[in-house]
Amino acid sequence: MSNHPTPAPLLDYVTSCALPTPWAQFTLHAFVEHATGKEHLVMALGDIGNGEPVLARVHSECLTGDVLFSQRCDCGAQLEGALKRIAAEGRGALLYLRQEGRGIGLINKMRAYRLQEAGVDTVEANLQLGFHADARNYELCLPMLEQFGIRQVKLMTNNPRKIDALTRLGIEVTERVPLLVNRNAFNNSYLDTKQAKLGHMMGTPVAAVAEDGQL
Ligand SMILES: Nc1nc2c(ncn2[C@@H]2O[C@H](COP(=O)(O)OP(=O)(O)OP(=O)(O)O)[C@@H](O)[C@H]2O)c(=O)[nH]1
Ligand SMILES: [Zn+2]
Repeated sequence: MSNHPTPAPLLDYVTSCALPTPWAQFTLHAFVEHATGKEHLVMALGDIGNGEPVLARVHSECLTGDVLFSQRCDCGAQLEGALKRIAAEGRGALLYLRQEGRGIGLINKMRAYRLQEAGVDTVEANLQLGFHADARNYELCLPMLEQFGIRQVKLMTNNPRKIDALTRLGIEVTERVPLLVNRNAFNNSYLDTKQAKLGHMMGTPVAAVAEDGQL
C-alpha cells in the first residue's frame, strides 16, 4: 500500500447553467475553491471532451476592465475577443479565474494604479506595495480542465508564463493564439511594460488590429 495519501482536491465542481451571450450560447460551469471559497468559472461551448485540442482562454479577473470598461488595461477587450473566437469556432472553453489584480486583489490593484499615476510602472508599483510583480497561480486550471477531459489546448494568450504554468501541470499547449486587442492612449505604456518586464509576446503590429478592438 502506498504511504502517500491522495492529495485533497483544490476545488469542487458545483453546478452549471446555460449562458446566452451576444456571440453564442455558452454553458457556465461553477467551481468553489476550498482554500478561499472563491467561485471560479468555465464558459464552455461545443464538444470540448472529445480529445481534440480545445481553443481555450485562461482569463484572470479584472473587475475594472472586464465589467467597468476601464481602458487602463486590455482585459475587457481580451475577454470579448476570446469569447468571439470560441463562438466563431463553435467549440472552446474560457476559464475565468478569480485572481484579480494579478493575484493581489482589487483594492491593492487600485493602490498600484495610484502609484502608476505618480509615475512608476505596473511592475514597480506591485513591488513597492510589497508584492511580487505577478502573484498569480494557475494550479486550479488542472482540475478545472480535467473536469471536462481536456488535456490539450490551443491557448489564447500573449503571456509565456501561462504557457509554462499549464505545461508544468501536464496540459499540452499545442498552439498559442495571440490576443492583441485594444491598445490605446491610456494603456500604451502599460502594454509596453508587460512586454519589457513580464515577457508578454506583443510582437504582431498592434496597429494592424481593427481600431474598434475587434479581432
Ligand atoms: N497588480 C496589477 N494588476 C493589474 C494591472 N493591470 C491589470 N492587472 C491585472 O492583471 C490581470 C491580467 O493580466 P495581464 O498581465 O493583463 O495579462 P495576462 O493575463 O498575464 O496575459 P494574457 O493572457 O496575454 O492576457 C488581471 O487580473 C488584471 O486585474 C496593474 O497595473 N497592476
Ligand atoms: Zn485589466
